[in-house]
Amino acid sequence: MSTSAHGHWPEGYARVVLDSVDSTMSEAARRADSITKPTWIMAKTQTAARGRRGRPWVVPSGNLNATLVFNPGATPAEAAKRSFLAANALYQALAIYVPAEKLALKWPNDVLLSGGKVAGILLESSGQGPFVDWLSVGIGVNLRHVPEGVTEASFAPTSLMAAGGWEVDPEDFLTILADAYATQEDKLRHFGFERIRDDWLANAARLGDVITARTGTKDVTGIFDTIDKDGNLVLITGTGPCAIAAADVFF
Ligand SMILES: O=C(O)CCCC[C@@H]1SC[C@@H]2NC(=O)N[C@@H]21
Repeated sequence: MSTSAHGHWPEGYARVVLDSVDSTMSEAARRADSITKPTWIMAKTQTAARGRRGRPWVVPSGNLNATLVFNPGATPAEAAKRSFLAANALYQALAIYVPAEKLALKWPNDVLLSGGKVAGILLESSGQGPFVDWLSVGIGVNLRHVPEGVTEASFAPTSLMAAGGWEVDPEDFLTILADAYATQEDKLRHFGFERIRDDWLANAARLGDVITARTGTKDVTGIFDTIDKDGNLVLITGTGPCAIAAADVFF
């Protein structure tokens, strides 16, 4: 166990810190079959980082790049719920450095700070059978720098520093995040997804407001009512409730 200014490294989790790698997601995939415990892989820089929907992820130095790889013993649908655990953990970790009122969780898996995107989460998994063989939870946090050249125009990126937070060492932040994430896994095990969902909803951006979800094929606009037991976004539209499994959300 190691300590940092805040938090301690969680028991049962391993940590690997690399200077540079193509992507911590790729490194996780390469190591997945040989790990003996859930492992956080952090890299100071990435040369080919990826975001959701095949977008590139821009990585200025001083930001956090990390992937947790483990076998969740879960179906793909259960494994996918880990994005909400990661978002809750990120919220708690960031709230140490900025007032919590400035933070909000945007479905499905972004963290907003003063309305800008401060962190993103990317899930990848592998497996042919009913259960995934491994799951990777990739997390990028703009600690020090706002990435340039980001084209996802609806939520301009921001950083902890730009929004008035403290300067944070990425390794210290990872310790806090890993500890918060381990607590989320404990909550899932003891209380089920219902409790994770409640925590996520308590900090959700624009709950009760009219929002638009852009799926691959259409835009759905409605009142953001809740997320359901599977993590789907539920919008109340003119024709009734509509559950959406995958989309980009616009306010
Ligand atoms: O599109 C998003 O919002 C998700 C971004 C996820 C970026 C992180 S950085 C660490 C890990 N390695 C990658 O290549 N991507 C994820």
